[in-house]
Parts: sequence; structure tokens; C-alpha cells
Amino acid sequence: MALRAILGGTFNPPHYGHIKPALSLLDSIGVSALGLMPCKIAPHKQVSVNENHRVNMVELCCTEDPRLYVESLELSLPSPSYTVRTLECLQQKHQDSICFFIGADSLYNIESWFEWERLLDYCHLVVMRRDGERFSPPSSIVAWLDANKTDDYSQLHEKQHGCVILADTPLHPVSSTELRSAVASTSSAQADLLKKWVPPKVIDYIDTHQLYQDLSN
Ligand SMILES: Nc1ncnc2c1ncn2[C@@H]1O[C@H](COP(=O)(O)OP(=O)(O)OP(=O)(O)O)[C@@H](O)[C@H]1O
Ligand SMILES: O=C(O)c1ccc[n+]([C@@H]2O[C@H](COP(=O)([O-])O)[C@@H](O)[C@H]2O)c1
Repeated sequence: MALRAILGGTFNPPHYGHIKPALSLLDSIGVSALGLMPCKIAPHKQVSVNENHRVNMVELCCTEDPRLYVESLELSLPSPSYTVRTLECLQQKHQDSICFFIGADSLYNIESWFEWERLLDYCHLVVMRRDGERFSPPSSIVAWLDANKTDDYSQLHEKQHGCVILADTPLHPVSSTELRSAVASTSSAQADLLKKWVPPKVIDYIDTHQLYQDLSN
């Protein structure tokens, strides 16, 4: 069965910490493209920048690499954007197996996700390092992880769903939160931070639309 790689996110704004570790895994996984899937209403976050801006920034981000595309399905589904429901719809739409990418911080909070125990019925989870030397999940999910994790990427093709890969991705120490602060700041160090982590077209978009000028968004 064909495999589809998807990274869901709020993307407020999108940054290289989203795309670089995920792109670095595509060859190992054996997929040629990565769908960036912006959520409509984030389940666990207050997001004041509207979905159109976030989608436009994700589209601009996709011009950075021909393997990137926007997966817009979640925007057409009822809010909030519960991943288990989205994955169910994605599978019905494409009939592919799905590798759903998340950062380690998302894994550590996964028990708070809507019907989280059903997630692996619809996808494989590919977890990217976010910080720290090694993965350190909360004890409450260790048994679940042990039952499902594998280091063998060929399993992603052999099984339709149900694997968890803790991927040894290079660290990209950045978050959208820091970048929103950097936009709001006037310091040159913060301007450098933006240039380092945000694609130039996304920086131009943020400037043009005066996003993140105050920290309430
Ligand atoms: N620097 C990074 N390295 C690895 N994974 C990341 C990184 N930044 C975000 N991710 C992962 O990408 C997904 C989407 O992230 P999201 O859009 O919430 O970005 P964020 O930087 O965590 O945002 P915020 O700071 O606003 O919470 C999440 O699963 C998150 O864990
Ligand atoms: O389904 C849930 O309850 C759920 C809770 C938190 C996050 N998610 C999804 O996880 C992805 C990353 O979320 P975030 O908040 O880090 O941008 C994004 O696709 C969200 O829709 C999903």
C-alpha cells in the first residue's frame, strides 16, 4: 500500500524546525512528498492569527522544497481539529497508509488528545526529536510505546498502521512562540533569529500583513 507523509500543525508561523527534520526522514521512510496540514481550530491552543494567514504562510513555505505540498483537508472538517477524525477522513479520501509526523513534545502530551488510543488505528506515528539528548516520554505512555514502537522503517510499508518510530532527527531548537516574540521585538538579535528559522517569503508575508506585532497573537 502506498504511504503518505503528513505533518499537522498550527504553523503560526511555519518554520524550518517544522520542515527540515521531517524532510530529512523522507528517504528513510521511502516517500517522496510531505504534506503540511494546517489545523483549522487548534484543539489545545488559543490562536488569534486566522487560518487564511496560516495557510498562506504554509503555501509560501512549500515553495522552499519541491517535496512539500499543502494538505488542506482539515480546513474543511468540523472544528476543533481532532487528529483522529482527520486521519480517518484522510484514509477514506486517499486509501493510503499515513505516516503522521509529530514533534516529541506532542508525543509527551498525546494522552490529552481526543480519543488518542485510536490514533494508531489510522496511521503510523513518526516522532521527531524536539530537545534533549534522548526521548523521555512520561511513564504513563511507556507501555503503549513499547507495544508499538519499532526501529525498522520497512514495517511502515508492511503494516497498514500502528507503528511508532522515534526518529533520530537532527535537533532544530526553535518554536513558533519564540518566532512570534522575535517579530514583536525590535532587537537585531531577534531579527537574526527570524532570518535563521523562517523562510524569506514567510518573513515578507509577516511584514506585509503586520502579523505578530504584539504578543497577544
Ligand atoms: N523545532 C521543531 N523540531 C521538531 N518538531 C517540531 C519543531 N517545531 C514544531 N514541531 C512539531 O511540529 C508540529 C506542529 O508544531 P506547531 O505548529 O505547534 O509549532 P510550534 O513551534 O510547536 O508552535 P508554538 O510555539 O506556537 O506552540 C508539532 O507536532 C510539533 O511538535
Ligand atoms: O486531536 C487532538 O486532540 C489534538 C490535540 C493537540 C494537537 N493535535 C494535532 O497535533 C498537530 C500539532 O499540534 P500543535 O498544537 O502542536 O500545532 C496538529 O495537527 C494538531 O491538530 C491534535
